[in-house]
Amino acid sequence: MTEPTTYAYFGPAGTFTEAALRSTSPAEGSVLTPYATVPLALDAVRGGAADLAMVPIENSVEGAVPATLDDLAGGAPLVITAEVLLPVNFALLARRGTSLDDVRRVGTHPHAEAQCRRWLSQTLPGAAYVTASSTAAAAEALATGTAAYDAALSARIAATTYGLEVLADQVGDNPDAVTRFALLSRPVPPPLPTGADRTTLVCYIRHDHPGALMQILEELSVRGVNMTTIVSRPTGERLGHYRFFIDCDGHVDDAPVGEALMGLRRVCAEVRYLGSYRRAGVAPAPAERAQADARFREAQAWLARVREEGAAY
Ligand SMILES: O=C(O)C(=O)C[C@]1(C(=O)O)C=C[C@@H](O)C=C1
Repeated sequence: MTEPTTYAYFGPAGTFTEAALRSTSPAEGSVLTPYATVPLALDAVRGGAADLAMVPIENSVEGAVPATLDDLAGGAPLVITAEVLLPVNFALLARRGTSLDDVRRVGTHPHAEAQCRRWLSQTLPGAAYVTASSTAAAAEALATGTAAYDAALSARIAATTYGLEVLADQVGDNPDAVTRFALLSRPVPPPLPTGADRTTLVCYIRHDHPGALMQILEELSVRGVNMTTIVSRPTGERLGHYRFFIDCDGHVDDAPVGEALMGLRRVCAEVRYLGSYRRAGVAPAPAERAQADARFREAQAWLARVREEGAAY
């Protein structure tokens, strides 16, 4: 009998991250363990306490989740094996008996505050914002009486989890906000290509020089690889030292992506491969993938003939 899968997730119970993990329908018997921070959830996988970890990576309104990117760039390598897109809707929660007029301070995760800023300034103009480690941690602290605020911006489900009341629902400024979550494992071969895949990389150029970023982009563009995201983050070593997080369409087994990776390995001091995995919400286009791959294979065969026979047409 196979062991049940153990999952770490950015918690506590009631985070959007937990909802993202549950949306993947973990098999019966799976163990889901919350961790207070993203690095702790990822370290659980690195150290073997969990097989997989679900963490937020990017939000459609507030952008990248720095805690996730910075952790993935260092430490023992992990790879993304799947991504999940989850619509994020926020509710303002409070202890029973609290009314909107009583709310002076609101606690939540910084990404959540950024997504509800307009609503907050219009509905609770005088209210101060207090940072919490996650939306659910804000709700939990209210329930346990340890919060330095009167209300929490959380997922609605956290009201049930922590026995709180919903003071206002659907308070996000953008009703279509979506967060992208990544499921990470210790390095394993990627899932098979589907024709709708994404590859994630971290590139680092040690010596800044004119055109350094252009060199990275060229490796992708000359091979027709579509970059979908680029985020720069300081390495923390010195002012002006940055690494680039890049998402591109395609799979490491696709010839264009594979060749681009080799090119990047030549021009960058370091390249960390963070996985190839099926893109969420995109229909596979195996025909297009096969066409691009065929052009590369044909060019490879042509070069082999040039080398072997001295001529090829
Ligand atoms: O605090 C949570 O509930 C999370 O899962 C984290 C997080 C994030 O890091 O962006 C996830 C989705 C929302 O955009 C707000 C917060």
